[in-house]
Amino acid sequence: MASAARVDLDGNPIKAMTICMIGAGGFIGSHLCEKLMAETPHKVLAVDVYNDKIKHLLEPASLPWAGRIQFHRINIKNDSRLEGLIKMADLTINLAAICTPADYNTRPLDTIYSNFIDALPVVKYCSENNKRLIHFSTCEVYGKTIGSFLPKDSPMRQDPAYFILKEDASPCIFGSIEKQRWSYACAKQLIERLVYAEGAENGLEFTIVRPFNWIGPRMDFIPGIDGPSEGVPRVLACFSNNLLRGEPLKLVDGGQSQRTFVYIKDAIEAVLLMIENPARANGHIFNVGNPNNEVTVRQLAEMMTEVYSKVSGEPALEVPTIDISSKEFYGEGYDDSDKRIPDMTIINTQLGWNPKTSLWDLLESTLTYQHRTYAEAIKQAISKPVASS
Ligand SMILES: NC(=O)c1ccc[n+]([C@@H]2O[C@H](COP(=O)([O-])OP(=O)(O)OC[C@H]3O[C@@H](n4cnc5c(N)ncnc54)[C@H](O)[C@@H]3O)[C@@H](O)[C@H]2O)c1
Ligand SMILES: O=c1ccn([C@@H]2O[C@H](COP(=O)(O)OP(=O)(O)O[C@H]3OC[C@@H](O)[C@H](O)[C@H]3O)[C@@H](O)[C@H]2O)c(=O)[nH]1
Repeated sequence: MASAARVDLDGNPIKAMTICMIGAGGFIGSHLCEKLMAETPHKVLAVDVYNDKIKHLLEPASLPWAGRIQFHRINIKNDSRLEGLIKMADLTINLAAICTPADYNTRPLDTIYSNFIDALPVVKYCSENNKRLIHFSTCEVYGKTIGSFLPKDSPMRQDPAYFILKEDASPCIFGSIEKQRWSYACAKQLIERLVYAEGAENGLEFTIVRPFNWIGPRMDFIPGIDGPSEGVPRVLACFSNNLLRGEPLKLVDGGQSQRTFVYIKDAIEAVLLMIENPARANGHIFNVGNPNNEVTVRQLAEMMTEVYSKVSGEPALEVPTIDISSKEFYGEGYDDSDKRIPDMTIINTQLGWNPKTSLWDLLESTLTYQHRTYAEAIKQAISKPVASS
């Protein structure tokens, strides 16, 4: 519960604030709302087009935080109420975005509009009304590593200087324009540059967050259960869906790409530190990830198979994975980040934050949640007789 004696990293008392959270009904937003309700006295004006993932925080009215969270069903593309909410708040957090890779090359216009054009008024209202902004960008702004352009057998590939991603030093390296996968990264990069320029020229107080594959409960959807049957969510939900249905996990282009995964609950701690320590967070871009949790996608699939078997009590499949080409899985124009290891110096120095949870542990709690939430519904969906034509 909220305690009166909460202090920031410099020992100053933290004043209760009002936060306008755009995209509050999504994966990250739902965890952030939960944390703010359970552990702080802050108020949240939760803006989204959906609220299924935060319903448990909105009802019933007897919840201990009732009155501190208000849901506003608003599409920020076209709703004049947005500026009023930003004006009412001390801080705006913008999470709204199309952020599933399957959309980047197949719906590039929607992706660019969502990540750049729709975010413009948010930046403008914050700047004009002297309101602080925490904007969610992505680790995808780094694109590919410098090392990926070196010959395969070059010893320099082992040198961290060629692959560690550093906020104030690494370049942003994307593929050609036909590789529409980069529509998202490019739109996010441009909105970062705009936010940064508003800070430099007009004094906007901002923080930019670059999440490195945050995963956990409530991420995306399970196709055919709480999302479209043909939909393609991010890898955690794709692999969860395969495991729940007892089918092999699909490895795009052999599953050679590498990722670092961080537990959503660790990452939310970092965001709370940014919210409550403006003097340390303003003007900074922060990588938020777990450099110790690096795996290839193939290793992730193998680990998830093992963990799922443990938490569900079901035997692992004899052939747990199959290879699929990116063209077949995502369509024309897909490309990939080869490797993503965050440099942690800036977040460490400014906020003293470090991730705690190992990949095994975070998969264990997440797959326990997936099994409890979906296994029965999947069983019913599979056993339903197909309608005769
Ligand atoms: N989860 C990650 O690992 C990760 C990694 C990198 C970047 N990010 C960034 O973090 C942010 C949040 O990601 P997430 O994983 O919670 O995604 P999410 O899709 O679960 O959440 C985004 C939310 O924004 C809402 N939204 C989108 N467009 C809107 C609009 N026009 N008006 C109102 N609401 C709208 C959606 O309904 C959704 O609830 C995004 O900006 C994303 O690019 C996330
Ligand atoms: O079923 C699948 C799904 C995905 N994959 C692969 O798994 C890797 C990770 O895929 P994800 O769906 O998590 O997406 P990515 O890590 O590429 O990008 C994500 O990270 C940064 C965020 O901004 C976005 O949420 C998203 O762009 C990719 O190499 C992808 O090709 C599979 O091999 N099989």
